[in-house]
Amino acid sequence: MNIAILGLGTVGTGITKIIEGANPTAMTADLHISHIFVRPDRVDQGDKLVSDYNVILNDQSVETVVEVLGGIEPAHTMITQALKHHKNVVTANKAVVACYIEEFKQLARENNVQFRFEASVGGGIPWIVNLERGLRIDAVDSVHGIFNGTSNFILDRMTKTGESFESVLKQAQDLGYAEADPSADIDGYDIENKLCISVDVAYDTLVHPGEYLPKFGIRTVQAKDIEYFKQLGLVVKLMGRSKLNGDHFSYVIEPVLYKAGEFEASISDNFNCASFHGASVGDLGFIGQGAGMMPTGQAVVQDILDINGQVKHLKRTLDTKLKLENRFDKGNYIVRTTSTQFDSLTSDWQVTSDGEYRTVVDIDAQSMHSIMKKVLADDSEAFMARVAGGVE
Ligand SMILES: NC(=O)C1=CN([C@@H]2O[C@H](COP(=O)(O)OP(=O)(O)OC[C@H]3O[C@@H](n4cnc5c(N)ncnc54)[C@H](OP(=O)(O)O)[C@@H]3O)[C@@H](O)[C@H]2O)C=CC1
Ligand SMILES: N[C@@H](CC=O)C(=O)O
Repeated sequence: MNIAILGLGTVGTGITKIIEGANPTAMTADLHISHIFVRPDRVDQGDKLVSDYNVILNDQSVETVVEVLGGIEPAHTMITQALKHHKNVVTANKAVVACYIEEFKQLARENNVQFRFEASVGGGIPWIVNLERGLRIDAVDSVHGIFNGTSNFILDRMTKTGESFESVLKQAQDLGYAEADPSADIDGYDIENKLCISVDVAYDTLVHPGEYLPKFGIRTVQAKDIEYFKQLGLVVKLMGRSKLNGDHFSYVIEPVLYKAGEFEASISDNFNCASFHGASVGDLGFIGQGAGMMPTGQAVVQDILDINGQVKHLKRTLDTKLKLENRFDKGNYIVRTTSTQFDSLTSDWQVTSDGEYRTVVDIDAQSMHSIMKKVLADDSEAFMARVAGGVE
């Protein structure tokens, strides 16, 4: 199979290393990278490098286009053009998949080709493929997990070594884990894209990323917070979770505190864990490196091999109408803030204090997130984390 790769950064390089590496398997030996799309100033760095996309589109021998440029444009246009030119598309780009999954799937159907996006959620974890496998038998009514390698790396290092947020973020960037704009990793936007894609597949619906979806990241976490949680025997993780209940679904991205030694608390480095619940399988979870050149490159190549082996995606119509409802998702939240508004904003709930930390008891996620939006306007350093195991 002839393949064109769009983008030769971290993931693009991982894909070429696997396909062109010294140890091909019987299956990867069948794959051939014929073109790599790069910026014009790089074309003279290798004989496969091109900067004119028409060369790829008009080459009938190119069967599959792999998009690993990142971002929305030109990725969106280039993917649609490839599909319209009857080429399969594989992408690791969750930002563009979360926004345009419906259009891409539709174009793939119309042009009798495949659109695959395994690496867009969970990096190296075979998540989409196993979620779809589960869905062959079970209705899935929840998805949750650690869906961002950079934030997990940051929190894990801060917990284990006491290093500063800035120093560990820099390390995550140097290791190729972070997005081009790392605020996507630390503010929850990257998880938002991944949870949207997971929910789309799991509930056969369409949830678009946007400000209406509650997310609270780890931008404001400080070493003293990690230390305080440690004293309580807790470990903080940035989580995404969604639950389906009839025609409603919950959807929340926020830091969550787990007891040290608990499953989620033990997920280290750049690892992710992604889980779903199905009626007959029960809880099923997957762990692996959620970011990085080789794990992610591997997930992309798995998609290419599935196309080459004519393994099809599960059919999804994405047309189930669901309403977002976070009022039933209740728990206790620990908050650090100097906001003078905090007491009045939380007056409807029981609040306990411990030094500079307050715990808001049995509050729903929707109310807590809207309170924190107001608190942040007053105190931009405020941090909150939910204590795992609340009332739902
Ligand atoms: N890194 C990871 O661990 C993971 C990444 N992903 C996703 O994979 C995608 C790629 O990520 P990653 O490889 O890390 O990103 P990089 O920034 O390392 O690589 C992207 C490459 O594409 C090039 N590029 C971007 N826009 C253009 C353009 N218009 N024309 C030509 N070249 C362009 C960039 O060039 P330049 O540097 O000049 O801008 C860069 O070489 C992203 O969508 C990311 O979210 C998914 C899972 C894990
Ligand atoms: N920046 C992302 C890369 C993989 O999706 C992450 O850290 O998880």
